[in-house]
Amino acid sequence: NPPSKRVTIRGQQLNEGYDDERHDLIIREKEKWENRYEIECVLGKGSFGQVVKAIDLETNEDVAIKVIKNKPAFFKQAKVEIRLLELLNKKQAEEPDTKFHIVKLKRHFMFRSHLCLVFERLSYNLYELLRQTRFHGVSLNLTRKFAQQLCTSLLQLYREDIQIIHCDLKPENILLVNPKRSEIKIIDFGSSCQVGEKIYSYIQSRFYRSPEVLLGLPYDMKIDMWSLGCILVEMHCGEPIFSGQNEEDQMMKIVEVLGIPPNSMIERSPRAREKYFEQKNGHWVTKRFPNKSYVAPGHRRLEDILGVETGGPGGRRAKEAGHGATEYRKFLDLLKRMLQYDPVKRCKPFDALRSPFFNVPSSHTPTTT
Ligand SMILES: CCC(=O)Nc1cccc(C(=O)c2sc(Nc3ccc(N4CCN(C)CC4)cc3)nc2N)c1
Repeated sequence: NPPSKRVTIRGQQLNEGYDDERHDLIIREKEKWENRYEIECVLGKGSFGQVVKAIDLETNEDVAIKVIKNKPAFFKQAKVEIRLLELLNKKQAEEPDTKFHIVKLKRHFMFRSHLCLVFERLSYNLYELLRQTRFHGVSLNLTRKFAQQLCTSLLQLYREDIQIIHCDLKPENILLVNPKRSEIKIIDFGSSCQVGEKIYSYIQSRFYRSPEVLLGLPYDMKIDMWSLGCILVEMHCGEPIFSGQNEEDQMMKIVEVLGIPPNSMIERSPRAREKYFEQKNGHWVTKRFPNKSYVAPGHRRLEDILGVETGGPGGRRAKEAGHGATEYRKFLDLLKRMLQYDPVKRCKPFDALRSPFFNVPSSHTPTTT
């Protein structure tokens, strides 16, 4: 690195000057790594490190390289991600006709003390797609196509021989394969785990965090189905259905729509009484939150959020083909089964895929955003 790029902390160079003060590798465009990857630019940054755009000169493929921070904790978590992705890629290779809708990890290598994961390069993510709609949401037809692919992906993760919980499903972790098509793939298994080796209780991005995780109760793959329900409402309405500013606000926003959680969940949750609920005349009510105004539990109805009888979200889809009350009622029915408080009652991917929402004769579903 030229002196200008070198970072020294108290006179010490970080990783011989290759790293910046956040333990990220300093990326220099046009550099060639391992005499194989031509680096173009940084596509994104995250807590894990950064993702760079590159070309694999050996195979002439466009790749995205996830460059993990030069820190043990991130290295360790990335090893988990590699193990899970290699399991999924192996199953995909054995079953070419099964749709997994999961990003392909091509290989990994160490470079200047950074673990690097080489992925097939995908296009932009669903949050960026929402931004392109000025957060008005995409059509019900496109939402249906995303829903079907994501339920199919969860079906594979649920399998006895896979049993992976993603733990961080959100629009940013779902990427279009091609900017002009509706095919999507799930990325970022950096927070994932397999059933039985659950080590964290503080998981999932807040807006998509399941009630059982908010309540500190045992969790399983069903937490991804909750996140999927939240994602599908957001893809069609344009904004998150439950946008809590903190965990208490998150729970209260869920209560506005779904009412008070089942007694069995509250009574098994130590966190419930200290953070969210209290007893009043023998039943559970929400704690008072000063200078906060919430509608009464269950009084923010999902049918109104979707605009089932009122022309879709914000009335913006009135009279639009494929957006009648009949289609909306099928969407609403599926969402109500995904957004069940009790994980035991929440629908499984197998059942979700049999929802009437998915059997629309394909000739009637032109895709627009
Ligand atoms: C920007 C967020 C992001 O993509 N994070 C991320 C983190 C770790 C790995 C990956 C990942 O596996 C990717 S990222 C990718 N392609 C990609 C393509 C385009 C973009 N950009 C599109 C233009 N935007 C203004 C910035 C993001 C970002 C990523 N393909 C794969 N396979 C993505």
